[in-house]
Amino acid sequence: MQILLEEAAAFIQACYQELGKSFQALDMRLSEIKQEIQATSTYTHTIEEIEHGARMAWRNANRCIGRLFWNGLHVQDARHITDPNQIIEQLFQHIEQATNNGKVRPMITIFSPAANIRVWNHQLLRYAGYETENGVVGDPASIRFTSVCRDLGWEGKGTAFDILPLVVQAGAQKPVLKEIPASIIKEVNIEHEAYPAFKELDIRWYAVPIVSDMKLEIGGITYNAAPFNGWYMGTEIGARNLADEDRYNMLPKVAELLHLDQTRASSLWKDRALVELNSAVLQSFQDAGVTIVDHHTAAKQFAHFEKQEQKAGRDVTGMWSWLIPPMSPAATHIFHKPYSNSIVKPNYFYQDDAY
Ligand code: HEM
Ligand SMILES: N/C(=N/c1cccc(CO[C@@H]2CCNC2)c1)c1cccs1
Repeated sequence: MQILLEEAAAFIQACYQELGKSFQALDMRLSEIKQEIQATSTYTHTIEEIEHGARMAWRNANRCIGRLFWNGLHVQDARHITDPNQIIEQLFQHIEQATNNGKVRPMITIFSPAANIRVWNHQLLRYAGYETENGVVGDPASIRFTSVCRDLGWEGKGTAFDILPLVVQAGAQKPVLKEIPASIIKEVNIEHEAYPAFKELDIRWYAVPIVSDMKLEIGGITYNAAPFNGWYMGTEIGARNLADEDRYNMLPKVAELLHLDQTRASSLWKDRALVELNSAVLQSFQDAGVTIVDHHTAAKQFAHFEKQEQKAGRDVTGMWSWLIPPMSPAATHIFHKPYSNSIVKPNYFYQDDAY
């Protein structure tokens, strides 16, 4: 109780100061919250508080290079929805509205903190992973969740790019599983203007990353169902999801079609394959009219964010090892400076797996 009151007061003070509210408004709200906590052991955020709180949390996300746009986050208040089927409908709406025909809108949908709702998916859109006798088909990162979906009755087509169903659980009720309608799923075929052979790799990726397994903490209140999306930075797809050996492991196949010498590491065949794969990702998304940012532009935007925060009198916190991009990190300013990884709230945090 005391801790909740302290966390609430700290948040309200910062939030109301940033929103330019009067001292009276602050004072009134603080005593209102104090009474509510004393009466009910918790308190309810206003729309304004939850909207600015979610934006502050993005601004405080130490591992995020995309924070320049923190104050433009679209916030959907879904705290009134507690039925799992209606929650799934709300998640379909999130996918549709965030995708916005390719002009990706950074958005978060916040469900009730009291209804103990969990979205079991890591991201609303993600590919299935199947362990077969001749190796893994699809995304190895999804193997466990895919098998949980199959135990719940889901049957995937068995291809390397099967979009997984949504799984939502409210409290101790049975989880509800539902296939995402194809009409709201946007994907991009990865091709390369200079190498037509890229088409034969038959690779594609989904347009919008929507993280759905983290919790949002604002003023002592924990929202453990609060899916949020931005747009992709190209290296996430081209240098990690499609490149890692324990993901789609595409570098040898890309090197093959580029006729690179894979017998000597010193030929830098992996590096050449990485550059062309990442170039293909960027140009394919751009040609498809889907928002994406290259890691150099993203680093410049982050530099702008750092200056903007300094002007606002706030310290920038960050986690260097995550802020540097996985490709050509030393070609960005981030590599050449230190960041303090202190944790400021509101913020987004990992939580125990729901399954
Ligand atoms: C608008 C475009 C955005 C871009 C380009 C971007 C970029 C990134 C990248 C590249 C990462 C590292 C991910 C990884 O290596 O797996 C990241 C991490 C993160 N981002 Fe952003 N981001 C954006 C928007 C957002 C938004 C809207 C939120 C929340 C409201 C957010 C919150 C976070 C958080 C919490 C992490 C750390 C995730 C973890 O610890 O696993 N980002 N971001
Ligand atoms: N571009 C993005 N990238 C990510 C941001 C946060 C998390 C993730 C996925 O994180 C996984 C766990 C650690 N790496 C992969 C990806 C965004 C997703 C949602 C908002 S922006």
